[in-house]
Amino acid sequence: MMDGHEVTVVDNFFTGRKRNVEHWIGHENFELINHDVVEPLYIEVDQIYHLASPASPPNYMYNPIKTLKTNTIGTLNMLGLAKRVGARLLLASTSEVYGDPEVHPQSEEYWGHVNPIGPRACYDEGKRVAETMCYAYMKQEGVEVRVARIFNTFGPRMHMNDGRVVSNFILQALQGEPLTVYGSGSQTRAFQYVSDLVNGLVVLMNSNVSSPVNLGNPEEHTILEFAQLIKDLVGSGSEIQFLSEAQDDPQKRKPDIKKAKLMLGWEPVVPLEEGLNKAIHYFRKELEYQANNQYIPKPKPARIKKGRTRHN
Ligand SMILES: O=c1ccn([C@@H]2O[C@H](COP(=O)(O)OP(=O)(O)O[C@H]3OC[C@@H](O)[C@H](O)[C@H]3O)[C@@H](O)[C@H]2O)c(=O)[nH]1
Repeated sequence: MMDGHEVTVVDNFFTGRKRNVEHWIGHENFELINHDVVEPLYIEVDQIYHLASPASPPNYMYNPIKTLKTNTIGTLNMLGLAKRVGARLLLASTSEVYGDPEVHPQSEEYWGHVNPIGPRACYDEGKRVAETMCYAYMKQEGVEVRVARIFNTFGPRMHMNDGRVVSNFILQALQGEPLTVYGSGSQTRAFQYVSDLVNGLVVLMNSNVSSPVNLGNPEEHTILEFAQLIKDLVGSGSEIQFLSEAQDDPQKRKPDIKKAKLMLGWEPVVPLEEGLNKAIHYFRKELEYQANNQYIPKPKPARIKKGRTRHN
């Protein structure tokens, strides 16, 4: 919008919130439509960032059929829109297409190791078929597509109930609650800050790279190291609590970003601790906001009956 583009945001608000974009409402280049991509959409656009789908495991597992519909029917609708208006479509795919990987780090050539009937399948397989649909539309109909395989990402404006590890650990640390580690905590992840991802998406959209590209920060940590790091940054005395392991939880994950560096000139620039400090600041404010907005009925002081109070 600051570059002069007109932006239409389409959201069904299943995991999104109006509050995340309310500062743009009223801007002449901004429009917000309450719509679900599972239904067809008829608008005129040049570029489509197809970001729809819950991304947090508890959210996408909450209603697996809806997650599948969003990633299949929703993707078909967006590709149909792209075809009709001659727009370019960028699909937000995921590192989860690599499943519980047997190759480390994961490069775009790896085909993945996904359980097609496990609890994560609605998302993993949904995104895999969404990629397949993009390339079918490209080959058969000449639609221009871009596919970003997004690795773990965090930052301000995540929902407090998101359920992914970064928001969980920060909120637990801030409130002195135990940090809940699923399994032994020896599984690894690599976390990128949201502004790096957004830059990567825009660069990819405007590039000539139509094959999938990993976007992520390759700095890898175990989940236990990560819990300790967040505790230290918050200055929290919370304990670490070990809970049972999540089914089919990928044991290792780290992006190989050679392709993004070479073909897009992109790499993450926000160091992990700097990004985490920004997220901690945001969640601290969210907790204050929530505390100030709680509706706690205040009982009115009981009136003391002193006979007639009405004065004539
Ligand atoms: O409270 C928690 C939450 C999560 N975890 C663990 O932390 C790791 C990361 O879990 P998250 O839920 O944040 O995210 P995952 O890596 O499992 O999935 C993510 O992958 C990449 C994206 O496509 C998606 O955002 C999401 O599906 C997992 O090993 C998980 O078991 C905890 O130990 N405690």
